[in-house]
Amino acid sequence: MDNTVMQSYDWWPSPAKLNLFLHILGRYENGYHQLQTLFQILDRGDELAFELVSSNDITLSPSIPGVNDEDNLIIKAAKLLREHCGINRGVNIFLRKNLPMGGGIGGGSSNAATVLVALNALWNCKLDTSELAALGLKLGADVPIFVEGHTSFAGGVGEAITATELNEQWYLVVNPGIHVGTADIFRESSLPRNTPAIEWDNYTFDATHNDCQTIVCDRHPEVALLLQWLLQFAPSRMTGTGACVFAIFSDEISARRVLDTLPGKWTGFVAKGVNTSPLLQKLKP
Ligand SMILES: C[C@@](CO)(OP(=O)(O)O)[C@H](O)COP(=O)(O)OP(=O)(O)OC[C@H]1O[C@@H](n2ccc(N)nc2=O)[C@H](O)[C@@H]1O
Ligand SMILES: Nc1ncnc2c1ncn2[C@@H]1O[C@H](COP(=O)(O)OP(=O)(O)O)[C@@H](O)[C@H]1O
Repeated sequence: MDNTVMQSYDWWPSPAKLNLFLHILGRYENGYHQLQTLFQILDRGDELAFELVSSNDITLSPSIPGVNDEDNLIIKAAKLLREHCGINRGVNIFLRKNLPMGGGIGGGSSNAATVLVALNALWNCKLDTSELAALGLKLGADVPIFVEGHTSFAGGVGEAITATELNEQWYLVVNPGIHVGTADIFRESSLPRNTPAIEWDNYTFDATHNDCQTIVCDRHPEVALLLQWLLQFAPSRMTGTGACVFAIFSDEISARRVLDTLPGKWTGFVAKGVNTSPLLQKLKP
């Protein structure tokens, strides 16, 4: 794709998230896990653009290497919305993929949410946020939070959302270069599944943890090394089911200073934690 053509598109943000903590309370009969987590939305992410076409085709360019288009959450979300709303049109979708995949920062889920929110507007579907979130849940447990677009506590499988306001903090997010499959971690028999429920009002970072972290560190010593390295500088924790690890700073300069000394084998980025998603900001007139 010609760069000048790409630049002329109206790009929609698809932000990343962090799980500031992740507690596993139990397991439902369908095998899904009952969670408590705090989704922190970040100001950094992927971007998507949409070109409406009169044919019925839904295309994505560029495709994501290693992900078949029919399995791509972007295409799946567009098809789901089109079917749900009885739309007889197609769309060419363009992607700027900036986020590492399978790192626990929600890139795929966020992409799906951005497609639902953007095409709801562009196809004039007129679904409200809760209808869109319910559609999103069919694509993944993390999609509703990105549709709702607020930093939130979540219970259930991740869909029972309570928006919250956190103090603005800066995060250094580091990718150890390892892909951790969410389903693989949840299949582990030694995964702790009995953390007691907490009241959202009682949340502090220090009093919480990530129940997946020990297993991922045991399986992937590189994640343990990364965590140990970051802990020299700031409170740090793995996000989601891994493998990215984040460190928390009160200001951007301190976060960037540590990023500058990051060993070359790892890649990272600095992002601001935001209470309202950049996707929601775009929808505002
Ligand atoms: C646990 C989290 C925390 O953010 O992990 P990350 O994927 O971000 O690392 C997410 O909620 C994941 O959400 P998402 O990645 O959308 O998961 P899904 O596609 O719905 O599920 C992938 C697989 O994970 C397992 N799964 C997922 C969510 C959940 N509450 N219990 C589960 O047991 C199921 O085996 C499911 O087949
Ligand atoms: N648009 C997409 N972006 C990223 N991953 C996708 C997408 N569509 C499908 N996937 C699949 O979902 C998996 C998890 O991706 P991602 O959402 O980035 O990670 P996580 O759930 O760990 O935060 C990927 O490894 C990939 O196989």
